[in-house]
Amino acid sequence: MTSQLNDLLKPLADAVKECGKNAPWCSGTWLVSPADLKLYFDCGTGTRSIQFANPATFGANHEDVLDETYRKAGKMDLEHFAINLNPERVGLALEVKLRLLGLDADERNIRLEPYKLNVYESTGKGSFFKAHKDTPRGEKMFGSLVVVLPTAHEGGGLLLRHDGSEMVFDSGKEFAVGKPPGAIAFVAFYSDVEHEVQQVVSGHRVTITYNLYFADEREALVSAPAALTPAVNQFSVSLKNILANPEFFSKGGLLGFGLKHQYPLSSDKRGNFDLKNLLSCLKGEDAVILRACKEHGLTASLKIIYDANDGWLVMCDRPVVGLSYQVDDLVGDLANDFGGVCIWVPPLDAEYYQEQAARAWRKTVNQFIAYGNEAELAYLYGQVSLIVEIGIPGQRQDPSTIVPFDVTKDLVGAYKPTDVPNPSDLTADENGGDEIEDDA
Ligand SMILES: O=C(O)CCC(=O)C(=O)O
Ligand SMILES: [Fe+2]
Repeated sequence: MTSQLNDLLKPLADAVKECGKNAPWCSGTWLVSPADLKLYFDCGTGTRSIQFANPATFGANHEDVLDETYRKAGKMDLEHFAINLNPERVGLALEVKLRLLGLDADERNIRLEPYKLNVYESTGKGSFFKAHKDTPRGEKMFGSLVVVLPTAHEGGGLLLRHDGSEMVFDSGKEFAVGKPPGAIAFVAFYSDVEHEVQQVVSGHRVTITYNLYFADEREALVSAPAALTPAVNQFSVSLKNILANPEFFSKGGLLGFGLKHQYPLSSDKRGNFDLKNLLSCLKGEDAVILRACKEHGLTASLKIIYDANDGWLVMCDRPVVGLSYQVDDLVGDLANDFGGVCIWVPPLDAEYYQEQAARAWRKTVNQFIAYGNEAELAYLYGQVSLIVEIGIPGQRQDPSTIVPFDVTKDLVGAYKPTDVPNPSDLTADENGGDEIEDDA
């Protein structure tokens, strides 16, 4: 990126960083009625129940019940248990929405689905849950809520990690400080947060996990307006300023923001992926950027940026599937068969490229195909970018004149024409320029 453009983009990049300070998790304790803490569960041929009211008394009264029921299993699926607790009714769902989505909570409705009951005990080696990420059940699932029921325990801290930061929530300590009967502990986090449960060294740790989904208006159970945070405002104002600057993209161009979160993506029956659906599922600062762009009338879409090796970057509208053969010219194939547009040519290669000189890329492209079979859910890693069009929508830029940016590493980059485009390269796209014209 040129330094002048860098200078122009700096406030925007700073504002994005500010938005990113919102943690991808939240935790605390929540007071509910002791009646909410009655748990029913299948046991042999019948159903039994436990009242979780007071952490201190739980172990003594119920150890045997838990032992015989859970010692082997450690977890129970939804069809085998039920609890009176309703996170929506007691306000916990709203709390989680406001604190986790924070930046754009007011625009979102969420839905919770109970998922699993986990029991960790201290006998033997002590139970734990090794580091993992929860498998998203569909594109709308954005996170998990763990409710820790009030039972005395030591150890069993829930360790969370994301993007270099880490935190531990020690529910045992929370209960040890004498919470009133009916206090539960909770932790909620985005699906791309890695988490693990440390070994329980005394007592029992009992949790119920919930899947968190973005919901549309009709299914919404939780919704409330929240004030815009300063970070969100800062980004929107920086964007407005940069757009008002006549030196910025006077001939139009594209801005790219590398996504900060991972998202599950499902394919249709034919194995094709559509990035469009993901736009409504963005989280955290990704969602803030999209929202600000819309506010300022910009067209934004998700593109996937392939590092076609040797530093060539090719931008495609959709993940490329079905390329499992050896190709000679990956950049060419991406451009010709998948509508890819080359957005960065390494300086050493630029000369050849301009002369249309063929360069052989003999690469096995399997490694670029992160996505498998029909209906398979896969995570996208940092390669997907939110691309925002400035100026003429759908305008095809001359790839040899672009200003480079590295969307796979930098959060903000720019794709900028330095010449007046050739009219024959312009695409008439009245729908906001989601398409990028194929190389003819
Ligand atoms: O019990 C917990 O704290 C976490 C459980 C968990 O991570 C899971 O069930 O996937
Ligand atoms: Fe988990």
